[in-house]
Amino acid sequence: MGEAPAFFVDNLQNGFSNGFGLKSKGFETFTDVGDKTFVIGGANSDSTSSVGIQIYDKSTGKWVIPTVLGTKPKTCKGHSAILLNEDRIMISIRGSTPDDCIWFLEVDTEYVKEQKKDFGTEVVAWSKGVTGEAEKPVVISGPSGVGKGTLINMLMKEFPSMFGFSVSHTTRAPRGMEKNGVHYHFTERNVMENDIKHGKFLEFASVHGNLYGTSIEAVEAVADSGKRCILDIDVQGARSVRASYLDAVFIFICPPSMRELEERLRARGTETEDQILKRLRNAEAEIEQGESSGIFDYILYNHNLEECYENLMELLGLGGSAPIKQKPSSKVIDPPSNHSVSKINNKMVINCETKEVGNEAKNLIILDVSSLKGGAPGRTRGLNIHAIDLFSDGLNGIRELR
Ligand SMILES: Nc1nc2c(ncn2[C@@H]2O[C@H](COP(=O)(O)OP(=O)(O)O)[C@@H](O)[C@H]2O)c(=O)[nH]1
Ligand SMILES: Nc1ncnc2c1ncn2[C@@H]1O[C@H](COP(=O)(O)OP(=O)(O)O)[C@@H](O)[C@H]1O
Repeated sequence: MGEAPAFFVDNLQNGFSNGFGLKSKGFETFTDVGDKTFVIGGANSDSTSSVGIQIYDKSTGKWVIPTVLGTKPKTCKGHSAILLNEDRIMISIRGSTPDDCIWFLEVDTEYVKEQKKDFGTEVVAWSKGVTGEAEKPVVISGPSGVGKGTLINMLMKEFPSMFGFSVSHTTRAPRGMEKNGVHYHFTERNVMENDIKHGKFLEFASVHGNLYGTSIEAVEAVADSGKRCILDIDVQGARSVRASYLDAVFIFICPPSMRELEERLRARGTETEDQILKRLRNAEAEIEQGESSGIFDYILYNHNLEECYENLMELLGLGGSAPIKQKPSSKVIDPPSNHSVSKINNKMVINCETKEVGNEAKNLIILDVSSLKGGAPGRTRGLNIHAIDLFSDGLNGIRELR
């Protein structure tokens, strides 16, 4: 297969074909949105970091380096870019892995507009495109020792293909059996604070003297695996998630009494006396807020564990015979190095040509973007993808990818 051309140019307008003063390292695309030209790739990226972004403001004649938010695609061997709905640029990455090839750079969405106000700079935000939709995440809160972890473990054990746990970050030290990356991402405070500053967290809170937080990536990764995400977070965190973009179900677990709560905490034997007392002091305020704040959709009393678990399953639609969940296909597209993108109404057509001796095949990938959901700071979901194989003798067949 021949070498891909150095870069593709979309919407290139007068005066930009040369003399735009950009030091090129190749692989740039140029996309006009109003008075601005978004230059993606090349000059602003070094070979190890992510794809760079620069903006040329035609009204001032100046270049601007924007604040870039969201999880970015890795450096790639080239990409194609096309403007979508005047507020985001769809990027297809050449020679990428199947689940990593469609990305959106949001340049004027509501989220970006809000962030521009906060940062006082130009802002763009990356969002990875994925097929299918995610089920509503489940937020579980309750005082320390009430049984949240126990209930979540039971659920995950019984329905391993249905639920996935959002692995939080924390600055607290691991307990004996806890594994980094499984129970928590155990993190240094300064690292976590820096990531919070850069918008990587859905929520965070100081709980019992330590910093805890849910990264956007933690929740999205569970949804990507086709599972329903479960978050075990405190009441402050639940309040933040309520106020965020994430549409979730909120459940508060209540102990039968403070005395019983204390007994459970002591019997668990994972905290020092000081830590137990601190948790018990915090528990009173948490229970008060859990019962009255309006954050929670449901309150479950964990008196008898089996009964509480039954009730939890009922709430999650798993009462009686649980539905068999089919894992959605994670198949996405895999455009080859030399592809081009064009737009027809709500459909993006990715044209992938393969030229082999005696066989010239044309493969069109159609991306229906009419039902997109979500977006930065999380994933852009709801991509609908079809592939059409056209051979030299005409239409050969249509493959449904999902
Ligand atoms: N806001 C927030 N709270 C969290 C997060 N992860 C855990 N927590 C809460 O932090 C508190 C302490 O958790 P942990 O140290 O595991 O102790 P435990 O609740 O006694 O098992 C609990 O109320 C958790 O729900 C998070 O990502 N965000
Ligand atoms: N309904 C219950 N009755 C008695 N003990 C319970 C019950 N639910 C949980 N426990 C126990 O209480 C302790 C605290 O539960 P855990 O799940 O660690 O709480 P949390 O995650 O809310 O801090 C554990 O030892 C657990 O086995």
